Amino acid sequence: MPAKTGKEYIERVDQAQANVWIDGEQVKGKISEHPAFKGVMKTQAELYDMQHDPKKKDFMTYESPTTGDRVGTSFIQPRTKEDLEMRRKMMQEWARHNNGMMGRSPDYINVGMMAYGSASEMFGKQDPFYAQNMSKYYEYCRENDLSLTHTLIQPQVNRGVNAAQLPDPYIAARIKEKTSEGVVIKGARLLATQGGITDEIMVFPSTLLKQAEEENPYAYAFSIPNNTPGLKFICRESFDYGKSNFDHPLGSRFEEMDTIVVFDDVVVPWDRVFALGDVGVCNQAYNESNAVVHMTHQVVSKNVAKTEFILGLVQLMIETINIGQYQHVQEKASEIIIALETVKSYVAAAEANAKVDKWGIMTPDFTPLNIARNYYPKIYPRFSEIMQLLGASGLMAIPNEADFNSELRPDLDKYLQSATGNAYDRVKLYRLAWDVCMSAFGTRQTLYERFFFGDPVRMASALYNGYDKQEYVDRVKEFLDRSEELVQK
Ligand SMILES: Cc1cc2nc3c(=O)[nH]c(=O)nc-3n(C[C@H](O)[C@H](O)[C@H](O)COP(=O)(O)OP(=O)(O)OC[C@H]3O[C@@H](n4cnc5c(N)ncnc54)[C@H](O)[C@@H]3O)c2cc1C
Repeated sequence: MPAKTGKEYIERVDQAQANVWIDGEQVKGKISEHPAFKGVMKTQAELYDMQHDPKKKDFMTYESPTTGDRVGTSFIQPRTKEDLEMRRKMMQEWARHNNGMMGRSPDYINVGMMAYGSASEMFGKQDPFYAQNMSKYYEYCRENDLSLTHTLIQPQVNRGVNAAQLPDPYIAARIKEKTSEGVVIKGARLLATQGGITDEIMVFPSTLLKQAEEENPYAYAFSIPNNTPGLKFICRESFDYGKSNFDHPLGSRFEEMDTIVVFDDVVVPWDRVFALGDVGVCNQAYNESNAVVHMTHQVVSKNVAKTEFILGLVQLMIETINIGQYQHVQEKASEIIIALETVKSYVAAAEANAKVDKWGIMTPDFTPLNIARNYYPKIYPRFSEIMQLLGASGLMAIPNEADFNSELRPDLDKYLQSATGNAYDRVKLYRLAWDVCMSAFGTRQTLYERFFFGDPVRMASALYNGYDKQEYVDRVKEFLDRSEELVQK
C-alpha cells in the first residue's frame, strides 16, 4: 500500500487489536472509538488524508524509487537540498494542522527509519544479515506507509546503577534467549508516546547504555507489530476527557497518550532484528546513521509551526483585552517573536549548509539543529509563563460550553465580552490559551518539550563536549601573549 488515507490508517490500527490498557481495563473493540483515543486518531487520519489532497500531494508524497507509486515524503532519502526543503514543507504542513502539539506525528520516526535504512551497512558490523534486515524494513515502512511508536528508555527505578544491577535483571527489557524463531525479550521500556495507536513499535537502543559487558543483554534494535503476542501498552490517564472542541480545544484533538511498554517473553522474529547484544554497535547507531540529525530536522521544523501558533494566540489574547499598548506586554510578545525567528533561522542554516553524508544522503548541518534542541526546552516553558502573565484571571474566567447553553448566557454575554468581540469568542480563545499553558494537556506539552529528546542536562553536556572550542581558546591565548610581549619591551 503506497501513501495511505486516514481511513486506511484507522482500519489497520483497529484491526490489529493491540494489547492496550487504560484505567485498569484492556481496550476491547475498535480503539479508534475509545474515548481516550478517538480524538487523536481522527486527527492522525486527517494528516494521512492530506497526502491525497490534490493541492498538496505533489509535496506530501513522492515517487517510490522501487515501485513508482506515490509514497509519503517523510520517507524520502534526500539527495539534494531541494529534497530536504520539500520534506520540511511536508512536515510543517502536518505540524501546522496540529499546531505542533503532536510531537510524535508519524514523520518523526519516518525520517529516523530513513536514516537507519540508508545507513543499513552500519548494522552489518555484527552480521551482514542485520544490514539486510534494516534496509528491507525501511523499504517495508515506506511502501506500506507504516506508523510507528518507539521506545528508547529503561524504567526509572534507580538511575545510579546499570540495568543489570537492579533488583531484578528483567525490570529493563532484556534479551532472555535466542530461539530458532527469534529473540525473546522480557521486561519493560518507557515511554512510547502514541503507543497502541500506530502499526508498529521501534525498539531501538538508548544512547545511554554503559560500555560494560553486563549491559550487552540490554543492547538491541528491532521493530515489531504492536499486536505481537506478549507486548502490552500501559497508558497513563487520558487528557482527552471527552469534552467538546470548545471546552478542551487541544486535548480533544491532539492527546497523543504516553505508554509504558511491557514485553512478556515477546518473540522478535529474526528478520526484524537489526542489532543484538552489542553495546558498542547500539550506542553508535543514532549518531553514525545521522538519524539524530534527520529527527532533529523534523523536531525543529515542527517547533517553527508550534511557535507560530503560540505567537498568533498570544497576539489574539493581547488584542482581545486591549493590552498591546503596555511596554512589558510588547516585550513579552517580542520574546516569542525572537524565539520564532531564531528557530526559523536554525532550520534555514541547517538546510543551507547541508551536505551529502557517507551514506549518500543530503544531511542538514547538525550544529544549528543541535543548538535548537538545546534552546527549545528552555524557551517553551517561558511561553507558558508569558501566557499566564498576560492571561491572568482570563485563564480562569472560562465557563464551558454547557454554561453558554444554559440560562447563564445573558450573564456571560454581559460580563465576559471583550474589547474586540462577544463573550463566546473570548472564552473560546481563553480556553485555548488555558489548554496550552494550564490544563493537564498543556502542562504535559511543557514536560514534553523539556524531555522528549532526552535529558536536557546530558544534551547540553553532549553539546559542550562535542563543540570545537579550540579556535576561540587559541585566540584568547594569542591575545594574552600579545600583552606580555608589550610588558617585556
Ligand atoms: C511527555 C514525554 C513523552 C515522551 N515520549 C517518548 C517516546 O515516545 N519514546 C521514548 O523512547 N521516550 C519518550 N520520552 C522519554 C524521554 O526520552 C525521557 O524523558 C528523557 O530521555 C529523560 O529520561 P528519563 O525520563 O528517564 O529521566 P531520568 O534519566 O530518570 O532523569 C531524571 C532526573 O535525573 C537526572 N539524571 C539522571 N541520570 C543522570 C545522569 N546520568 N547524569 C545527569 N543527570 C542525571 C536528570 O537530569 C533528571 O533531572 C518521553 C518523555 C516525556 C516527558
